[in-house]
Amino acid sequence: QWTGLVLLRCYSCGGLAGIWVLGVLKWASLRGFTSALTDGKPQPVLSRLIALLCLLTPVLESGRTLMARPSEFYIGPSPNLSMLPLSTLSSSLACVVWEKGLCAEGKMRKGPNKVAAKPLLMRLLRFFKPDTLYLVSAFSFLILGVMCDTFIPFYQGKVIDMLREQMFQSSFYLALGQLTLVSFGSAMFSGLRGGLFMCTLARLNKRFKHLLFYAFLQQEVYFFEENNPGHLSARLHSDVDRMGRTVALNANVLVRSIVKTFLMLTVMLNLSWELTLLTFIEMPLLALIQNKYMTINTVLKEQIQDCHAQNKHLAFQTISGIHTVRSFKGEEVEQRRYKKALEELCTITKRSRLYSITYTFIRRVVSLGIKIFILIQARTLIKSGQLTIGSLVTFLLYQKPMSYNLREIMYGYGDTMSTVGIISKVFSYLDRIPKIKKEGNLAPEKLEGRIVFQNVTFTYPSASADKPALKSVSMKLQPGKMTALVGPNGSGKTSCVNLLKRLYEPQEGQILLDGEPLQSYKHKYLHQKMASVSQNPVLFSGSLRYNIEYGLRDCNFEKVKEMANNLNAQAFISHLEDEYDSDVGEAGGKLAVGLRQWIAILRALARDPQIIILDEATSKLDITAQHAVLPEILKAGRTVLVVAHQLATVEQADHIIFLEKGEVVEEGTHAELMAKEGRYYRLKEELFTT
Ligand SMILES: Nc1ncnc2c1ncn2[C@@H]1O[C@H](COP(=O)(O)OP(=O)(O)OP(=O)(O)O)[C@@H](O)[C@H]1O
Repeated sequence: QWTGLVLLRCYSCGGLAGIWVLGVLKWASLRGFTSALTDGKPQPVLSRLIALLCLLTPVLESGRTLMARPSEFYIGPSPNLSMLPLSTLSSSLACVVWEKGLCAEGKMRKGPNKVAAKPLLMRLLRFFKPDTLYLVSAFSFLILGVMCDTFIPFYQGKVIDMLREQMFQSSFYLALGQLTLVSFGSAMFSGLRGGLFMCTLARLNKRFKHLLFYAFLQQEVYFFEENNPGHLSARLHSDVDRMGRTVALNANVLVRSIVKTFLMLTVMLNLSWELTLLTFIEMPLLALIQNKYMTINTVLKEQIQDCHAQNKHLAFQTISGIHTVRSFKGEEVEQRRYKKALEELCTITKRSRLYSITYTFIRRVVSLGIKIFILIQARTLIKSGQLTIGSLVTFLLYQKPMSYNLREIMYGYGDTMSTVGIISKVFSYLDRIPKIKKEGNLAPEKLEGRIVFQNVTFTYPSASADKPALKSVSMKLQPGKMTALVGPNGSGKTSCVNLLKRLYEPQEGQILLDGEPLQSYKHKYLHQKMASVSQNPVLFSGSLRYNIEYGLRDCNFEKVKEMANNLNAQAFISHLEDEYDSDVGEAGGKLAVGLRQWIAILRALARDPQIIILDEATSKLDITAQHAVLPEILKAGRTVLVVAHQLATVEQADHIIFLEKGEVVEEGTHAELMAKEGRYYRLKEELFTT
């Protein structure tokens, strides 16, 4: 209607007010019409389109009236035929961009991810609290830097105009001085801002990694069986780094870009509102493309991250097990496996790059198209004297960073959203409550070491419920006595030890220590009073001394040396170049397996425990050494539990418990069991290596 009236040159239509009245009337009639057609329930998308179609023109004309310079005389809406298709086209385009691109994406992402994003990000921001001072300073420098940045093109344009207009020298030098000052300010404040942000980030990463590492260490053993070490290590390092970097840098970029956009917009609108409007056409188009790209990129990024973690795990597994790999000639298989994993990573990375190239290409074409429109429009404005060449140069100097700013804002938002998955994963580890009963408060000064298993039934968390490792096991371990657990492979010996060490919890029954349930004792106390040595003890790289003293605050090393003498280990240790200060190598690799067992036994005895668990701990020692070890261990009325595979060890035990398929089948001394001629007697040849 409006276009019709204007085209008919009907100036008496009421000017701006008339256009608004016509717009509203048109909107009301179309609304009524669509309502009638859809039984009073028009689709929201239709309502939005009608509003846009009818009200775009009045809004545009109001904007033009407001933006008109006081010097210009606004003659009201100018009759222009191109307005008719242009108005319909731009309304429809805006509607499509909004409904199909931005809004649709929003709806799509309004799943659990989007709903959870805000509280997650807020929680992460709260972790920055100790760095408030750093952040306030960084953001202050950021705003100062941005202000200086914004005025650089303005003064550049001013200087260019003065070059042409042969102005007074003093004004020229003043403008030049101002340009130097803002350039200097921009460089200085940007440097300070960057440095402070990096400092804050490093501090946050340190705190976060420490917390996450602590959370990992609190988890029960099953957690580490469920999550492979490569993944956990990747979460601890790359994910925490990425999380902090994304949020901190994007917050920095977002604030910088928003402040800059606001300041630039003011200057640009002042220079030419027509050209500014053209610049803004670029934004929804770029937002649409960017949104599509970010959705695809988020998925690909996650896949790449997982592939990296898997490759790391594969390489680590092969390198750390190189002895096995070499002895089974597994190099080729491992190489093939690693190559396959690398190829998978390469394929995903290639796909990601392809999307990136396409996205960059489309983005550049759109930007170029808009630039051409700007130049065409600028030519008309310069011809009509509404714009100077200096102003055009200034505008163009602003236009590029302006598009860049808008892109940065959208990218920062998208990138932060794509990290939400990682943030939630890291927080889920931090919040995970270990599935192990809470420790108790008991820490009696004197512990006898009486252990009773009462109808203990236990199934490993990863095993199915109908395959228990222990079925109603009841047994007693006495202080001052050595009890040996004997049985075929998979009969449940190690499972008994694992429960005693509280690595797992039984589902039924309980384990009593001096009449009290095991979980009522303090965790630290329990592991001071109970030491275990396994067949292949894990040593940490460092010296012998470091390994023996591991976890002890006040270790009497003279006593350790005396024990080493009693155990006949001193002779072995004296052979080493630096004796107790010799390096044991990665995982004790520089030591013979027998010597590793010596060190592990010394490490256990240095704690002066009341209960000792030996899981074939002396298997690599010679017979004389084995005979020296057991009396030393049994000293001070200790309770000793041995998982035995050697006849020599079993013969020294005071009591033997024979397990089969998770059940106690027979018990007694070696002589008693032999005399009984039961399962133990019949399986003796298979059970023991002599
Ligand atoms: N981490 C685990 N997850 C699931 N099942 C397990 C796990 N460890 C052991 N099992 C199962 O529990 C049962 C008992 O195993 P356990 O290691 O206690 O036997 P064992 O008598 O010590 O055997 P071996 O003499 O070979 O060391 C077996 O069936 C075994 O497969």
